[in-house]
Amino acid sequence: MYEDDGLLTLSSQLKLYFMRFDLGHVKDKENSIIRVTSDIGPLKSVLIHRPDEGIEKVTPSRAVDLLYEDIVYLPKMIEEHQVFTNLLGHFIGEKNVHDFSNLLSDILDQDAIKKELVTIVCRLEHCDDRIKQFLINSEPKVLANTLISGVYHNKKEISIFLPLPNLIFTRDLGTVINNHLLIAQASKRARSRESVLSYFVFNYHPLFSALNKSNKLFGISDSIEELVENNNGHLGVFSVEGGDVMLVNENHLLIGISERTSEMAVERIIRKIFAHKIVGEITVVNLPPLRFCMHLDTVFTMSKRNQSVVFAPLIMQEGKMKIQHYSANSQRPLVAKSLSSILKDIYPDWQFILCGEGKAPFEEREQWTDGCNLFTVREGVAFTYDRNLKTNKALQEAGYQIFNASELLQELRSGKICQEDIQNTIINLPSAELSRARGGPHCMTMPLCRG
Ligand SMILES: NC(=[NH2+])NCCC[C@H](N)C(=O)O
Repeated sequence: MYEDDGLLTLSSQLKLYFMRFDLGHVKDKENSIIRVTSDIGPLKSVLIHRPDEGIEKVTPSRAVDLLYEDIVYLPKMIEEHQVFTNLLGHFIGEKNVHDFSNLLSDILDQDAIKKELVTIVCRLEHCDDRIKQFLINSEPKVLANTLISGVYHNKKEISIFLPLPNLIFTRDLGTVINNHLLIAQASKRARSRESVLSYFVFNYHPLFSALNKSNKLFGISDSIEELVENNNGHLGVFSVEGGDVMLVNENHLLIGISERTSEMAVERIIRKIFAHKIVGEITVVNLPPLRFCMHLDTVFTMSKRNQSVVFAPLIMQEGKMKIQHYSANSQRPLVAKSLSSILKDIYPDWQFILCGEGKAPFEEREQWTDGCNLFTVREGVAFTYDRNLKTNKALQEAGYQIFNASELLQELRSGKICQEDIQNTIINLPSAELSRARGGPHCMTMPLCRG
């Protein structure tokens, strides 16, 4: 039924260079297992990004363009994020919590990649040759920091680009769907450079080399040139962000058409997914193109195979959003009344926990501060924000014990609790500053492997 578009192809010249270089200190990461079969399977490795100094460059007048609601107190945000990553380290081992900036600096060790990446970023950001040369001559770590924070540090500090304050939301960079990786393409100018950087990391970092060798990386663009072309002048026409792509189980994918993910992109993605038999069932959810629900994961995430936390006005009510269900072996999509009815078809006992207990004004307030945005480390063990009191109460009523993240960290450190014994638990992260960036625990993580 669908033409085979072929998956993303590498520039053969670069691939050659890549093969010839010694991968040195990152050799151990080569051919790592990248495989995710659902949004709740036991986490084995994850991509995150610690808040960086670029976040301090967000000013009130620029905040909206940079997709922030407010300016943020960075030291506190770093502290909150650190509690999260420390706990992730306890669950899966520190070496399996990968920071994007380290992966970027690893690939910049290769001169050919560095040159190509800087050339493309300079084209995107309209930099002159002098700056381009200056960047090419800088050290990989310094360059990675500049490409992310926008600031070059040596003896003095020079601002070269706008910052990428949303890179902490690594979820949006891509989605591992079974043994394939869908590379995202951001819809907003503030995140375009993120798409270029992550394209390079996924294509050239040894961590992803097994996927690359077996041609299992794909995106809506078939080359970096097309991706840049889409970023320059066609923003949002062809775009997909990872927060809109969610694997319910090995065979069933949810995709949101939203403020960030376009209908044209989704059509292309469905074609590619079915052509390559990545999953057999895809449900497309048409979200209103509004800021409060910019991605599907702002109104729906899973905590167990048959349980989710939802923003009821969109997920539970019939006829609120257009829902189309595609099967690999049928010509036309079926139309469903609601997302909840589709989920009940999978598990009739699907349980919906309501954000803000489904009560005004809390459900609207807590949805805004990512009450629906849980990150599950294994079935029934998930991170939430501490500030969403009513949602936490609803989770408690559903049978969860609630833990304060910093206290749990201490108990794990002292050996009083062993992570393997943690079951049916919600871990409340400190969130005063993190939530101002308008993303929660789900947004701050891109799972690379779930068992
Ligand atoms: N998957 C998500 N919900 N990501 C949240 C991203 C928030 C970020 N400030 C943005 O607007 O892009």
